[in-house]
Amino acid sequence: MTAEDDQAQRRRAVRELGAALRELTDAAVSTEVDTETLTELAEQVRALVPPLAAARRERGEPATVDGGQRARRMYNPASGPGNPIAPPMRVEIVDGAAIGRCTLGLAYEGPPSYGHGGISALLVDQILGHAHSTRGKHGMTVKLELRYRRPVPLQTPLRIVGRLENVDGRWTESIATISTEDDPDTVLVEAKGVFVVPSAEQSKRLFGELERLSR
Ligand SMILES: CCCCCCCCCCCC(=O)SCCNC(=O)CCNC(=O)[C@H](O)C(C)(C)COP(=O)(O)OP(=O)(O)OC[C@H]1O[C@@H](n2cnc3c(N)ncnc32)[C@H](O)[C@@H]1OP(=O)(O)O
Repeated sequence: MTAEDDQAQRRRAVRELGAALRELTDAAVSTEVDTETLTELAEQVRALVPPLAAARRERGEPATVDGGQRARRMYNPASGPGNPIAPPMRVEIVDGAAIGRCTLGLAYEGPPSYGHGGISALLVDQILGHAHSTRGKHGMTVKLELRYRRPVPLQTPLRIVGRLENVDGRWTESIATISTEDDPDTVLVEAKGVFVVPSAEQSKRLFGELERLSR
Protein backbone atom coordinates (compact mmCIF):
# COMPACT_ATOMS: atom_id res chain seq x y z
CA MET A 1 0.00 0.00 0.00
CA THR A 2 1.37 3.46 -0.89
CA ALA A 3 1.64 6.30 1.64
CA GLU A 4 -1.19 8.00 -0.24
CA ASP A 5 -3.48 4.94 0.11
CA ASP A 6 -2.61 4.84 3.83
CA GLN A 7 -3.56 8.49 4.21
CA ALA A 8 -6.83 8.01 2.30
CA GLN A 9 -7.70 5.06 4.55
CA ARG A 10 -6.86 7.05 7.69
CA ARG A 11 -9.01 9.96 6.48
CA ARG A 12 -11.92 7.58 5.91
CA ALA A 13 -11.51 6.24 9.45
CA VAL A 14 -11.29 9.75 10.94
CA ARG A 15 -14.38 10.79 8.98
CA GLU A 16 -16.23 7.68 10.21
CA LEU A 17 -15.34 8.32 13.87
CA GLY A 18 -16.35 11.98 13.52
CA ALA A 19 -19.72 10.97 12.02
CA ALA A 20 -20.33 8.39 14.76
CA LEU A 21 -19.52 10.95 17.48
CA ARG A 22 -21.82 13.47 15.82
CA GLU A 23 -24.65 10.90 15.86
CA LEU A 24 -23.89 10.27 19.53
CA THR A 25 -23.94 14.01 20.30
CA ASP A 26 -27.23 14.46 18.48
CA ALA A 27 -28.73 11.54 20.40
CA ALA A 28 -27.31 12.90 23.69
CA VAL A 29 -28.77 16.39 23.32
CA SER A 30 -32.18 15.16 22.18
CA THR A 31 -32.64 12.18 24.52
CA GLU A 32 -35.42 11.90 27.05
CA VAL A 33 -34.43 8.46 28.44
CA ASP A 34 -34.58 7.91 32.22
CA THR A 35 -31.90 9.23 34.57
CA GLU A 36 -30.50 5.79 35.44
CA THR A 37 -29.84 5.06 31.77
CA LEU A 38 -28.10 8.42 31.40
CA THR A 39 -25.80 7.62 34.34
CA GLU A 40 -24.93 4.17 32.94
CA LEU A 41 -24.27 5.55 29.47
CA ALA A 42 -21.95 8.24 30.84
CA GLU A 43 -19.76 5.44 32.27
CA GLN A 44 -19.78 3.54 28.99
CA VAL A 45 -18.88 6.59 26.95
CA ARG A 46 -16.07 7.50 29.36
CA ALA A 47 -14.61 4.01 28.82
CA LEU A 48 -13.97 4.97 25.17
CA VAL A 49 -11.45 7.67 26.13
CA PRO A 50 -8.36 5.61 27.15
CA PRO A 51 -8.05 3.64 23.86
CA LEU A 52 -8.26 6.90 21.89
CA ALA A 53 -5.88 8.77 24.20
CA ALA A 54 -3.30 5.93 23.95
CA ALA A 55 -1.52 7.88 21.19
CA ARG A 56 -2.20 11.59 21.16
CA ARG A 57 -0.74 14.79 19.76
CA GLU A 58 -0.14 17.89 21.82
CA ARG A 59 -0.78 21.58 21.11
CA GLY A 60 1.27 22.73 18.12
CA GLU A 61 1.71 19.22 16.69
CA PRO A 62 -0.11 18.85 13.37
CA ALA A 63 -2.41 15.84 13.03
CA THR A 64 -0.82 13.12 10.85
CA VAL A 65 -4.10 12.77 8.99
CA ASP A 66 -3.76 16.39 7.77
CA GLY A 67 -0.41 15.86 6.03
CA GLY A 68 0.55 14.43 2.64
CA GLN A 69 0.23 15.78 -0.86
CA ARG A 70 -3.21 17.25 -0.38
CA ALA A 71 -3.02 18.85 3.06
CA ARG A 72 -6.28 19.56 4.81
CA ARG A 73 -7.73 20.21 8.26
CA MET A 74 -9.75 17.15 9.20
CA TYR A 75 -10.39 18.52 12.72
CA ASN A 76 -11.36 22.12 11.87
CA PRO A 77 -14.25 23.00 14.22
CA ALA A 78 -16.43 24.38 11.40
CA SER A 79 -15.61 22.20 8.40
CA GLY A 80 -13.56 19.26 9.67
CA PRO A 81 -15.38 15.95 9.12
CA GLY A 82 -13.33 14.37 11.93
CA ASN A 83 -14.36 16.97 14.52
CA PRO A 84 -17.65 16.08 16.21
CA ILE A 85 -18.33 19.71 17.10
CA ALA A 86 -18.25 20.69 13.40
CA PRO A 87 -21.65 20.46 11.61
CA PRO A 88 -19.49 19.91 9.33
CA MET A 89 -19.77 22.62 6.69
CA ARG A 90 -18.64 21.42 3.23
CA VAL A 91 -16.89 24.21 1.31
CA GLU A 92 -16.21 24.67 -2.38
CA ILE A 93 -14.95 27.60 -4.42
CA VAL A 94 -17.27 28.51 -7.31
CA ASP A 95 -16.44 31.45 -9.61
CA GLY A 96 -14.21 32.97 -6.91
CA ALA A 97 -16.86 32.74 -4.16
CA ALA A 98 -16.60 30.37 -1.19
CA ILE A 99 -19.81 28.38 -0.84
CA GLY A 100 -20.51 26.37 2.30
CA ARG A 101 -23.31 23.92 2.96
CA CYS A 102 -24.45 22.32 6.17
CA THR A 103 -27.48 21.47 8.29
CA LEU A 104 -27.52 22.30 11.99
CA GLY A 105 -29.03 19.81 14.42
CA LEU A 106 -30.30 20.31 17.97
CA ALA A 107 -26.72 20.44 19.30
CA TYR A 108 -26.47 23.96 17.83
CA GLU A 109 -29.71 25.31 19.26
CA GLY A 110 -29.89 28.85 20.61
CA PRO A 111 -33.46 30.18 20.66
CA PRO A 112 -35.88 27.22 20.56
CA SER A 113 -35.72 25.58 17.10
CA TYR A 114 -33.12 28.07 15.76
CA GLY A 115 -29.32 28.17 15.64
CA HIS A 116 -27.15 29.77 18.32
CA GLY A 117 -25.71 33.13 17.19
CA GLY A 118 -22.19 31.99 18.06
CA ILE A 119 -22.55 29.11 15.63
CA SER A 120 -23.51 31.53 12.84
CA ALA A 121 -20.37 33.50 13.71
CA LEU A 122 -18.32 30.29 13.47
CA LEU A 123 -19.72 29.48 10.03
CA VAL A 124 -19.22 32.96 8.58
CA ASP A 125 -15.73 33.27 10.09
CA GLN A 126 -14.77 30.04 8.35
CA ILE A 127 -16.32 30.98 5.01
CA LEU A 128 -14.70 34.45 5.13
CA GLY A 129 -11.39 32.64 5.78
CA HIS A 130 -11.92 30.62 2.61
CA ALA A 131 -12.82 33.79 0.68
CA HIS A 132 -9.58 35.37 1.93
CA SER A 133 -7.62 32.23 0.96
CA THR A 134 -8.77 32.43 -2.68
CA ARG A 135 -5.90 34.87 -3.18
CA GLY A 136 -3.40 32.16 -2.21
CA LYS A 137 -2.44 32.50 1.46
CA HIS A 138 -4.35 31.62 4.61
CA GLY A 139 -5.07 34.47 7.00
CA MET A 140 -6.33 35.26 10.48
CA THR A 141 -9.50 37.15 11.35
CA VAL A 142 -8.79 40.59 12.80
CA LYS A 143 -12.32 41.98 12.56
CA LEU A 144 -15.68 40.25 12.29
CA GLU A 145 -18.99 42.11 12.19
CA LEU A 146 -22.36 40.37 12.06
CA ARG A 147 -25.92 41.48 11.55
CA TYR A 148 -28.45 38.82 12.57
CA ARG A 149 -31.45 39.64 10.35
CA ARG A 150 -33.60 36.56 10.92
CA PRO A 151 -33.13 33.42 13.00
CA VAL A 152 -31.36 30.48 11.34
CA PRO A 153 -33.61 27.39 11.32
CA LEU A 154 -32.30 24.05 12.62
CA GLN A 155 -32.62 20.84 10.60
CA THR A 156 -32.75 22.87 7.39
CA PRO A 157 -30.08 22.79 4.65
CA LEU A 158 -28.13 26.07 4.79
CA ARG A 159 -26.05 27.94 2.25
CA ILE A 160 -23.18 30.11 3.47
CA VAL A 161 -21.48 32.33 0.88
CA GLY A 162 -18.28 34.36 1.27
CA ARG A 163 -16.83 36.78 -1.27
CA LEU A 164 -13.63 38.78 -1.35
CA GLU A 165 -14.29 42.54 -1.68
CA ASN A 166 -10.93 44.29 -1.26
CA VAL A 167 -7.28 43.31 -1.14
CA ASP A 168 -4.67 45.64 0.37
CA GLY A 169 -1.29 43.93 0.68
CA ARG A 170 -1.57 41.29 3.41
CA TRP A 171 -5.07 42.52 4.34
CA THR A 172 -8.41 41.57 2.81
CA GLU A 173 -12.01 42.59 3.40
CA SER A 174 -14.78 40.10 2.58
CA ILE A 175 -18.50 39.75 3.03
CA ALA A 176 -20.59 36.68 3.82
CA THR A 177 -24.22 35.65 4.11
CA ILE A 178 -26.19 32.75 5.55
CA SER A 179 -29.48 31.73 3.95
CA THR A 180 -31.41 28.51 3.46
CA GLU A 181 -30.81 26.37 0.36
CA ASP A 182 -34.52 26.65 -0.45
CA ASP A 183 -34.61 30.45 -0.27
CA PRO A 184 -31.09 31.70 -1.03
CA ASP A 185 -32.26 35.29 -1.65
CA THR A 186 -33.54 35.81 1.89
CA VAL A 187 -30.50 36.75 3.94
CA LEU A 188 -30.68 35.49 7.53
CA VAL A 189 -27.23 36.63 8.64
CA GLU A 190 -24.78 38.98 6.95
CA ALA A 191 -21.16 39.50 7.93
CA LYS A 192 -18.08 41.51 7.09
CA GLY A 193 -14.60 40.35 7.92
CA VAL A 194 -11.07 41.70 7.78
CA PHE A 195 -8.35 39.07 7.51
CA VAL A 196 -4.59 39.43 7.50
CA VAL A 197 -1.75 37.15 6.50
CA PRO A 198 0.62 37.44 9.49
CA SER A 199 4.07 38.77 8.65
CA ALA A 200 6.98 36.29 8.76
CA GLU A 201 7.94 37.62 12.22
CA GLN A 202 4.35 37.36 13.55
CA SER A 203 4.01 33.89 12.09
CA LYS A 204 7.18 32.75 13.82
CA ARG A 205 6.06 34.28 17.13
CA LEU A 206 2.57 32.71 16.93
CA PHE A 207 3.30 29.35 15.35
CA GLY A 208 6.99 28.78 16.03
CA GLU A 209 8.74 26.36 13.74
CA LEU A 210 5.44 25.36 12.14
CA GLU A 211 5.36 28.76 10.45
CA ARG A 212 1.84 28.06 9.22
CA LEU A 213 -1.60 28.57 10.61
CA SER A 214 -2.66 25.81 13.00
CA ARG A 215 -6.32 25.58 12.40
C1 LIG B 1 -8.25 26.02 1.34
C2 LIG B 1 -8.35 26.00 2.84
C3 LIG B 1 -8.78 27.32 3.38
C4 LIG B 1 -8.73 27.35 4.86
C5 LIG B 1 -9.36 28.59 5.37
C6 LIG B 1 -9.32 28.58 6.85
C7 LIG B 1 -10.30 29.58 7.39
C8 LIG B 1 -10.22 29.66 8.84
C9 LIG B 1 -11.00 30.81 9.33
C10 LIG B 1 -10.82 31.00 10.81
C11 LIG B 1 -10.03 32.22 11.08
C12 LIG B 1 -9.82 32.44 12.55
O1 LIG B 1 -10.65 32.16 13.35
S1 LIG B 1 -8.33 33.11 13.04
C13 LIG B 1 -8.43 33.14 14.77
C14 LIG B 1 -9.00 34.44 15.30
N1 LIG B 1 -8.06 35.55 15.09
C15 LIG B 1 -6.99 35.74 15.87
O2 LIG B 1 -6.78 35.06 16.84
C16 LIG B 1 -6.11 36.90 15.48
C17 LIG B 1 -5.57 37.63 16.70
N2 LIG B 1 -4.85 38.83 16.25
C18 LIG B 1 -3.51 38.87 16.16
O3 LIG B 1 -2.82 37.94 16.62
C19 LIG B 1 -2.93 40.06 15.47
O4 LIG B 1 -3.94 40.99 15.21
C20 LIG B 1 -2.25 39.70 14.14
C21 LIG B 1 -0.95 38.95 14.38
C22 LIG B 1 -3.15 38.82 13.25
C23 LIG B 1 -2.00 40.96 13.34
O5 LIG B 1 -1.34 41.83 14.17
P1 LIG B 1 -1.04 43.35 13.77
O6 LIG B 1 -0.28 43.37 12.51
O7 LIG B 1 -0.45 43.99 14.94
O8 LIG B 1 -2.37 43.94 13.40
P2 LIG B 1 -3.49 44.48 14.39
O9 LIG B 1 -2.86 45.33 15.42
O10 LIG B 1 -4.38 43.40 14.81
O11 LIG B 1 -4.24 45.40 13.39
C24 LIG B 1 -3.94 46.76 13.33
C25 LIG B 1 -5.16 47.55 12.90
O12 LIG B 1 -5.04 47.99 11.56
C26 LIG B 1 -6.11 47.51 10.80
N3 LIG B 1 -5.61 47.48 9.41
C27 LIG B 1 -4.35 47.70 9.09
N4 LIG B 1 -4.16 47.63 7.76
C28 LIG B 1 -5.34 47.37 7.21
C29 LIG B 1 -5.80 47.20 5.88
N5 LIG B 1 -4.97 47.33 4.84
N6 LIG B 1 -7.07 46.90 5.68
C30 LIG B 1 -7.92 46.80 6.71
N7 LIG B 1 -7.54 46.96 7.99
C31 LIG B 1 -6.27 47.24 8.27
C32 LIG B 1 -6.52 46.29 11.55
O13 LIG B 1 -7.83 45.83 11.33
C33 LIG B 1 -6.43 46.79 12.98
O14 LIG B 1 -7.49 47.67 13.27
P3 LIG B 1 -7.73 48.47 14.68
O15 LIG B 1 -7.18 47.58 15.76
O16 LIG B 1 -6.96 49.71 14.57
O17 LIG B 1 -9.18 48.70 14.75
